Amino acid sequence: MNLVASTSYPTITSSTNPVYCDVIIPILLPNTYTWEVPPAFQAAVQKGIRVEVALRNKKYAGIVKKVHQQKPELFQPKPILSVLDELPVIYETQLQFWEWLSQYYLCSEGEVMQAALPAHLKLSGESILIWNEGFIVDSVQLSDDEFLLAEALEIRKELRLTEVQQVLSSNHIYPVIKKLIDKKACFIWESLQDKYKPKTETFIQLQTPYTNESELEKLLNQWSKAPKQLELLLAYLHFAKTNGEVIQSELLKKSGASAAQLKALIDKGVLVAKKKIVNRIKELPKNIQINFKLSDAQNAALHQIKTIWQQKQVCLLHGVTASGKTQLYIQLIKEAIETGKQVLYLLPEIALTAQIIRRLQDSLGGYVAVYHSKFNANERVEIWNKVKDGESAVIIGARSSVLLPFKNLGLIIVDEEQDSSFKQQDPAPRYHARDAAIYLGTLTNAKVLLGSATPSVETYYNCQTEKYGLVELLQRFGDAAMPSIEIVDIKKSPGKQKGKVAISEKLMQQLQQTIQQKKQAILFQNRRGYSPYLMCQTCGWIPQCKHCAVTLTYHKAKNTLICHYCGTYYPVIQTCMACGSHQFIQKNFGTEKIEELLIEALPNAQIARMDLDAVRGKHDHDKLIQQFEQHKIDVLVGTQMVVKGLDFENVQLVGIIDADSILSFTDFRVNERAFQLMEQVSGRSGRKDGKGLVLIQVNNTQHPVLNFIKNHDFKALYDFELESRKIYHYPPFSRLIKIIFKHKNRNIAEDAAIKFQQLLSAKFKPYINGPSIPVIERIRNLYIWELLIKLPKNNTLVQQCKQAIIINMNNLKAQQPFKSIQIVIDVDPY
Ligand SMILES: Nc1ncnc2c1ncn2[C@@H]1O[C@H](COP(=O)(O)OP(=O)(O)OP(=O)(O)O)[C@@H](O)[C@H]1O
Ligand SMILES: [Zn+2]
Repeated sequence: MNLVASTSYPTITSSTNPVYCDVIIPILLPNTYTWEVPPAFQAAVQKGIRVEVALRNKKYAGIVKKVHQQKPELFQPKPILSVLDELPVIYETQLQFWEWLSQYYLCSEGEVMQAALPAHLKLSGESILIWNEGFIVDSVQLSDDEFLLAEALEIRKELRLTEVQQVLSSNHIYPVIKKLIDKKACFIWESLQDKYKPKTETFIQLQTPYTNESELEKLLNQWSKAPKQLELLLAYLHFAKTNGEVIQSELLKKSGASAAQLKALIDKGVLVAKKKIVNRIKELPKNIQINFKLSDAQNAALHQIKTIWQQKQVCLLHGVTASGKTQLYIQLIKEAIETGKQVLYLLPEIALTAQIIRRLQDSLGGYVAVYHSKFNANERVEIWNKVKDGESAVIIGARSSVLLPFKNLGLIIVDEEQDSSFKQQDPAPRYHARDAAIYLGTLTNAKVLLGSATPSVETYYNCQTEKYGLVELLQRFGDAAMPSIEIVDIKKSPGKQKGKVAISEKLMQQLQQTIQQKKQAILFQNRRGYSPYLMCQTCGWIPQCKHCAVTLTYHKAKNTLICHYCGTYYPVIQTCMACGSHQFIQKNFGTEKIEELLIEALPNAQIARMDLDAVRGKHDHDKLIQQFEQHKIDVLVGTQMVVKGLDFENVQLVGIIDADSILSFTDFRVNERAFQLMEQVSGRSGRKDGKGLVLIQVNNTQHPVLNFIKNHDFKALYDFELESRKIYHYPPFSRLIKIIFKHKNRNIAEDAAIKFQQLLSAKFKPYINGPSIPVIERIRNLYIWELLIKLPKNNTLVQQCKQAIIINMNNLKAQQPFKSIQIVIDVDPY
């Protein structure tokens, strides 16, 4: 959408000292652009505030990166159109951090800004304004323009920016919009999934004279009749003290009082009911209450970590599963809060469950706030502001919370540091949150603690080379033993079943026994759906996605074939496209099939499934975990989701259904990943009593990784891996940059890759691998070709190569027929 340039802005006088500013706008631009600051705005413009600028007839709210007096040589800068903020929305540190991210990961600062800023701070032509249903027009002072817009929004509920222009009969709309957002009259809605539905709840509060303690005391002392009402009032007071806020429905439920009794108290003017927009996360009182004592081993580890931090900025806590790492984090967080510092606690998205949040809140109460991608725009901007003001002391969050504007960061914890979900895949910035966090630590002088039961090879190597400190907790808490691991050879299953069973006899026996003993089990299978593919019985033809080079997965509940890459649904195929036969067999098994088998085989047990299909809703995942915690489920079947950091004390048995599929990825990290995954799932068993059993079903029983898992021997895995990484020049011995070329036309994608390789070869020939076709050669109708660059760890060389990549990318894209090619640069691909 274009916003036509207007003439109503301050005109530039030929002042003797023209002032310019470099502004980051949320789009891909090779550089930051420069605008002129008209004299009228010169006093207001400073680093970190937003200004309205126009570029190629589109308007943006951009962030001022630098104010200076150097006139650009090559063009006449345009004036900025308006100033949106009085105070910066980000700190200098964030500007430095964004610059680093863009330089390291080869993307624009605009792309970093796009990822970092909540929608509300990112006005652009595409934004849509949404009316806040909870807003009462008379409750705040509005200027004429603000009132006009508020009124239009109240009637129409949402307006595009062009419509806002019409309403205000002006092009100069950003400042008005900004004011209305600040006053919470409306929200910005950016993407469809994000549609903001404010949730309201009725809260009970004390009515005015009684908010004063002595008045309240008087009231209580003089209370004579209506004992039930007094009871309710006391219940209210108790809640208010422990919970901070009191929701009407919860008060009635917990106190057992009736609505009539509550109404009587309201009518008497003692209490008052108020409808308010609520956040998903409850506000708890800011109390620290540690009701556990660290063990000697934990205390020793704590002491070592602090000693290391005197010398080094980063420390790895390598603690086996259930060694009590979380408890140690809590202690460190508490100490950081007490010195007035902020803490960032990074977790992989799927580990970020109500369970871990509750564990932290139990000890740290209202100091803990949560931030992740499932939050709507409004929640995000609220947290953004609280972090910026230093009001939120502890942020638990997934990857993107590393981009929050911390005011006073003192400690960063990266739990499950090995997890691949810390790496952003698409879109840019393709950053690794752990590595970015470490850089943020240097910028802010915050200490960094990486935690894992199965550290990544790179991190452990950094410990071995003494770049990071290392602290180990190699015993489980309370001396619980590590689970015992048994390999079940699927080849030895009887008769026809040979090599193909989903659940071996041995696993079934153990399941029955576990249930008899009133214990729980987790079965892990890393494929969802019913059967990973259908195959023609006559000729072996397998149905494939029309847009991607992958086989389709059969989902029985939906009776469809689904492409797990692009999400396209297909009707179940009845006739083989190759030979016309009507006989199909189901090959292999997904979580859905295993669930079905279990329901059949264990009719008296409660079976549940946890995978992407089963937990679509915002709270489904948490609900399942809670039900499992409360032992309403005996056997939980799931994908990766059941793996991460969950703490269930009653789980005795873990079954890994198909280890071959985990061991056979084509990726240089396959062994490392397989070890991490299996060790992590295994770690869910026997956490309390140490009587856990893990059964690993596998064909390839001789795979070396199985031995490491059997002995829980991380170091052996590490040595084994390091050896082969060295031979094949993989990290930690090299730095990888992957360049991906995508095009509708296979030949153009290929030619682009070849051409790029030639361009780069002038200086970097020995380091270039490819061009090659990835395992999945087509996704969403785009053919893919790749180059992999393996650079020695030499900073100058890496810098030069990065520069060459950018220059050649721009060159290539300027040539026919490569104008429409998509080039993705992935630094440190995962
Ligand atoms: N000092 C302590 N006092 C009481 N309970 C503890 C203590 N330390 C740990 N625990 C308990 O031991 C169990 C395992 O601890 P925790 O979940 O912190 O392990 P972890 O190292 O984070 O495990 P994982 O890597 O598998 O996630 C938890 O139930 C925890 O409450
Ligand atoms: Zn597809």
